[in-house]
Amino acid sequence: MSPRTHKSVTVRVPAKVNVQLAVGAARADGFHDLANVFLAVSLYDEVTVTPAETLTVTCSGPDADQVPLDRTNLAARAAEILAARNGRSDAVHLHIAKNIPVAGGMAGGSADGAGALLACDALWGLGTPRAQLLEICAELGSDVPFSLVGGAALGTGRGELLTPVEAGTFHWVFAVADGGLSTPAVFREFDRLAEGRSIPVPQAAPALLTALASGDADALAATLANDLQPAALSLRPQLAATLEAGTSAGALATLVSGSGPTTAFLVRDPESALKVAAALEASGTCRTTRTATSPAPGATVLPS
Ligand SMILES: C[C@](O)(CO)[C@H](O)COP(=O)(O)OP(=O)(O)OC[C@H]1O[C@@H](n2ccc(N)nc2=O)[C@H](O)[C@@H]1O
Ligand SMILES: Nc1ncnc2c1ncn2[C@@H]1O[C@H](COP(=O)(O)OP(=O)(O)OP(=O)(O)O)[C@@H](O)[C@H]1O
Repeated sequence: MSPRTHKSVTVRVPAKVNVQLAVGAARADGFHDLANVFLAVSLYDEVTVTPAETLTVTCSGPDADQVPLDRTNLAARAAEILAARNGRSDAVHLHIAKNIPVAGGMAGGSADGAGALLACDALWGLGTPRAQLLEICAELGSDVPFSLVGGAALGTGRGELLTPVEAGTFHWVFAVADGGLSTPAVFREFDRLAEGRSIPVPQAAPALLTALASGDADALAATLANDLQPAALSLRPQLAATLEAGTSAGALATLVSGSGPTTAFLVRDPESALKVAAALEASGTCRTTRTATSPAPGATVLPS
């Protein structure tokens, strides 16, 4: 065996919460223009790539059985696109250590796509310029560029055009629901609920950006907004009880994370996070909880 077959690269990639998700009218291409204020949180998947005879995907973690292991997996697609762009026929084994809820509105699949891209780039020693990596990310999905960059950013267009924004430290609890929600279905429900109404051009709220930069949790709590929340609640009415349980437990603000069904609870400090998480678990309105802080770094190659 050549030494090359022993080489592997692991990349760690964060989940996201959208502190503002302003959604415009449906575009001709089926997407919606957004003003999407992304915040990376300290919940991570790890993607490990190893040279292999054929492209294979494995996954570990509590929700591993819900993750597709074929070529539709965003990590597999990322590896294939990067190889094709560089005229390479290398195959890899991709292992995903999954900690981000699946189909939960926290960009778990996107994280794995960005992670696999960066890992393959490092494994193959390509040194692909950042702008090209971001272009491939946008081809993989609207959330994937943010998974690569992490931190805090405003996403415009369909969410793929990123401008970094300032963010202080915030503490979060996430309530993981039973089962996922399909992102296209939530956008369709948004369209249905918006029928007959004029939809404003989506814009980032200056007060939210100021609150985010200040690290003032009360100010951020007053400005959190997700236009997809009514659609997610319409498809999954039980989420209202989860949000209510978080409010009763003392969360400063509650919101559906992206397209849901994960719900996000902004809390003052790590102690409140533990208290709110315990109350949510005791309420029986969610499957499990996670605590996290923001902002978190984007996709990062781990030392081997
Ligand atoms: C809800 C969010 O997670 C918020 O960050 C994203 O907007 C969704 O991003 P994503 O999962 O990467 O979505 P994509 O894979 O790009 O698109 C999946 C589907 O979601 C819908 N979609 C997505 C993004 C967008 N700006 N408008 C849309 O209408 C479209 O039906 C699209 O076919
Ligand atoms: N690596 C992956 N991990 C999880 N799901 C994946 C992956 N690759 C493809 N998928 C598919 O994508 C679907 C959405 O899963 P994902 O976890 O990305 O949802 P999400 O967090 O709601 O996404 P987003 O917040 O970006 O809208 C899954 O149901 C699954 O079929």
